[in-house]
This record gives sequence, C-alpha cells and structure tokens, in this order.
Amino acid sequence: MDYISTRGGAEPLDFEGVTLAGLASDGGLFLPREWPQFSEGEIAAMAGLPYAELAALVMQPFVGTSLTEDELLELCREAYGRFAHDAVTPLVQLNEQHWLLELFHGPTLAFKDVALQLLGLLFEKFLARRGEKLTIVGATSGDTGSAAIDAVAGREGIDIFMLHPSGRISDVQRRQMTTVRAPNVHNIAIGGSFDDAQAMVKRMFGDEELTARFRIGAVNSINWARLMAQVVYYFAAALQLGAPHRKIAFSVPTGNFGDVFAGYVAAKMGLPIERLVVATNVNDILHRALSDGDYSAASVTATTAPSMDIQVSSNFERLLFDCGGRDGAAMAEQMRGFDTTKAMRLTDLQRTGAAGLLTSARADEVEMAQAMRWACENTGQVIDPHTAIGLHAARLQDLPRAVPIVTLATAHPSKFRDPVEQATGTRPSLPPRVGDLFAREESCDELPGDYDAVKAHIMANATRSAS
Ligand SMILES: Cc1ncc(COP(=O)(O)O)c(C=O)c1O
Ligand SMILES: N[C@@H](CCOP(=O)(O)O)C(=O)O
Repeated sequence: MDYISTRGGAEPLDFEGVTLAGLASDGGLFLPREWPQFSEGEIAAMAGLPYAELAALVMQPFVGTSLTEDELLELCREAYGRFAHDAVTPLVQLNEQHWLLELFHGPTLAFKDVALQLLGLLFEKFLARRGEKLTIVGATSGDTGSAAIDAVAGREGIDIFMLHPSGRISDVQRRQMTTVRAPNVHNIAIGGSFDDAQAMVKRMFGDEELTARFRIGAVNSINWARLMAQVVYYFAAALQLGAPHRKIAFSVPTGNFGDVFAGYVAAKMGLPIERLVVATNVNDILHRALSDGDYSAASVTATTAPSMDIQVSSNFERLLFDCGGRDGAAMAEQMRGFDTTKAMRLTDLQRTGAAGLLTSARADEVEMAQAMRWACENTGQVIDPHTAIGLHAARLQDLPRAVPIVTLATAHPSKFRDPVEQATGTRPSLPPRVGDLFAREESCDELPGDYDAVKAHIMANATRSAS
C-alpha cells in the first residue's frame, strides 16, 4: 500500500513513512492510492471478533508490509487493553432505531484515545527501527491534546509541543494536559482560536529551519494513522447492528472532519453505510459547504462544545480530493485560493460525490441543550454537548425504519460538567481512571498567537528530540 498527497506534489510513501511524516511535503494530506475493499463474505466473517482482532483485520490492508500481522495484532491488544470497557467502543440503545456509540472509555475520556493509544505505540516501534527521534507539534481544542500527551508522555526520543487556545477549553480538558509531569511534554496556551493554532502547526511542517533540525511529527488527524484507527469502530458498530446484511446510518459530531471521514473510508471499503450525517455547532462551515457548496471561513465563535469550535477543517481536503476526481494539481490550486481568501466554492463533481453519502445539520446552543435534556429525560443517558449535536442531527433524519442510526458519543460528559449540569440538572462525576486531576499542579507556557514566538519556544525546548 502506498500513499499519495492530495496536492500531488509529494513523493508517495509507505505506511511507516506517512505515520512519521504527518503532513505531506507539499502541504497536502496523505491518502491511500486506492481504497482496499472487503467483500460481503469477509465483512460477515468479522462479526463477534474481539475489538483488537477486528482492528488488526480492518487496518492490515492500510499497514501493508510496514508491520507483520502478528506485530499489528500485538500493538492493537496493547492499545485497546488500556480501555475501561471490554467492548472498547460499546453501543447503547436509546430507542428502537437510535443508538449511541460510546467512544470515551479510553484513558482521557474522548474518542481521540482510540487512535492515539495506537499511534503512540506505532511511533515507538517505527522510531526504534530507524534509530530516529521525533518532535511532535499539535494543535488542540481540548481532546486531541490530552489523548496525545497520555500516549507519548515519558517515551524516549520524543518531545511533544501541544498548542491550545488559551481560555477556550474546559477545565478538565486543560488539566488533563497541564498536570502531566513528564520532561518531554510541553503545553503552550496561545492567544487566538484553535484555527490559529492549527495554522501554525501546519506551517511548521514546511519550515526549513525547523525541519532541518528536527523530524517534525503530527498527532492531529492530518496524520493518516489517526483516521485509519477510527475506521475500525464504524465496522464494530455496524457489525453488531446487522451489517453486512443491513445498512446503517451514522451521525457524527464534526469539527476537523477526521471522525466522519473515517466513516467515509469504511463505506469505501465496503461497509454498507446508508448515510453519514455531518453534525456541526454554530461554527458551521461544513454544514454550509455540504448543503450549499459554500466553504468560507468566518471567525470562530466560542460555544459550550469547544472541541468543535473549528472553521478551517483539515480533513475536508481529503474528501474534496477523493470526490473531485483525485486531481492533485486542481486540489493544490483550489487550496491555494482558499489560503488566500479563506473562501471557496465546491465544484459540481465534489458536491455530487459528497452528496452520495453525506448530509449535514447544525445545532445552535439552545438545540444542543435541548438534545442533552431529551436524552436525559427520555433515555436516562447523560451525554456531553458534542454528542448532543450529533444526537440533534440524528433526530432530524427521516430514515427507513429498517435502518438504525448510530450517534457517535465522542466525549464523556464529565469533561464538560458545567453545560451538562445547566441542561440536565445533573453534574457528571469524573471516572476514577482520571485520578486526582484537580489536586495536581499545572504547568503550561502562555505565548502570544505569534508564529515566531512559538517557533522560538520549540527550538529552545526540544531537547529530547534534537538530532
Ligand atoms: C469531543 C469531540 N467531539 C467531536 C469532535 C469533532 O471531531 P473531528 O474533528 O474529527 O470532526 C472533536 C474534535 O475535533 C471532539 O473533541
Ligand atoms: N477537537 C480536536 C481538534 C483537533 O482535531 P484532530 O482530530 O485533527 O486532532 C481536539 O480536541 O483537539
């Protein structure tokens, strides 16, 4: 299996290469040259497998020869052995047609753990094989940061610099990052939004001074390995609900478009998905793009679902490339235009390609709170604000009765205790696995939202990963 860039200007790489590279050298995102396919019989044979075995089977075609089957299975067993639920990503039934897929049973209480627990192990394996070190730069609106830090804290030869927008994440999210005491963990709160942090991180991959001195790596969903690991839970959920003999719909709370793109990949591999609902908060660039073809970024509005306060959505480029005929030169041109004006129109091909599988909906703050209340009063489930956006969108769908819809529950409600309590009257408690989070001391550098200041800080502090 080799991987090509959405912008057509980077050397193709194998799985090990893309995992360590993160972003392609031409600024594009890596995708497999072609989608591996499973037959109906092969999918049927996956039913009932333990999660780690299913994960190894689904991911093997993407991994190719970078790992043997045994190596991959061993890494999956280690990664998913750290989850607090035997099913890893259990399904919970809300009513006859509607299910929640709980993705928050990992160490840091959000869906990011599913991929990042594995990615930490992949980094370790590939770096040891090559005798190399890695300087990870990441941007977070709260959940990727804590999951990535948990996955790499204390690992040899790795530094992690995690940028978050100062004051714009929940106290639990912040503490999950800033209370980790490991010499290779560097938290940076920047002035600005998540979009500003993400733009800085992407710029670092093309910064010759940085890349000459460090191997820069990614933990955000620009890294293909993140998405690959997220494909697995679509298979896990669909198999439990009757796939491949029945079609399943999914509603996905969306920000950077990684999670829902993983669902798109599952469909490309042969999983019978009826529909993927892209659910946004008021930062609705993706809803506007999919419903009207208008991909134009406004400034980010702070909401009570802060992890989805994103306007420039990295992985949308992967969808546009795949649906738009996989033309790297045209994609590069389209993205150059967007970088200059912060606006673009989708082509007819991109719109019709996306519409075959994807639909979208948006929830404002009131609708989000209503969805939390509805879940609590009608199903007994206390859900987090991000999940509530997915649930709101799912309830708007008019699906045939035989098609179940699964809303992805992307975070544990205790990460967002204040809005959950306001909406439901219930203040969720933190699960014991996060320990004494509020008793621990925090460590974080505050920097202005200025590229040169952040870069200088990284150059001065990346002591463990300097070559
Ligand atoms: C809790 C939560 N839900 C949903 C999302 C949206 O996921 P994605 O960025 O993959 O679209 C995020 C982060 O982005 C998140 O942290
Ligand atoms: N919501 C995310 C934003 C970053 O998304 P990623 O999936 O690209 O890492 C977060 O919690 O940090």
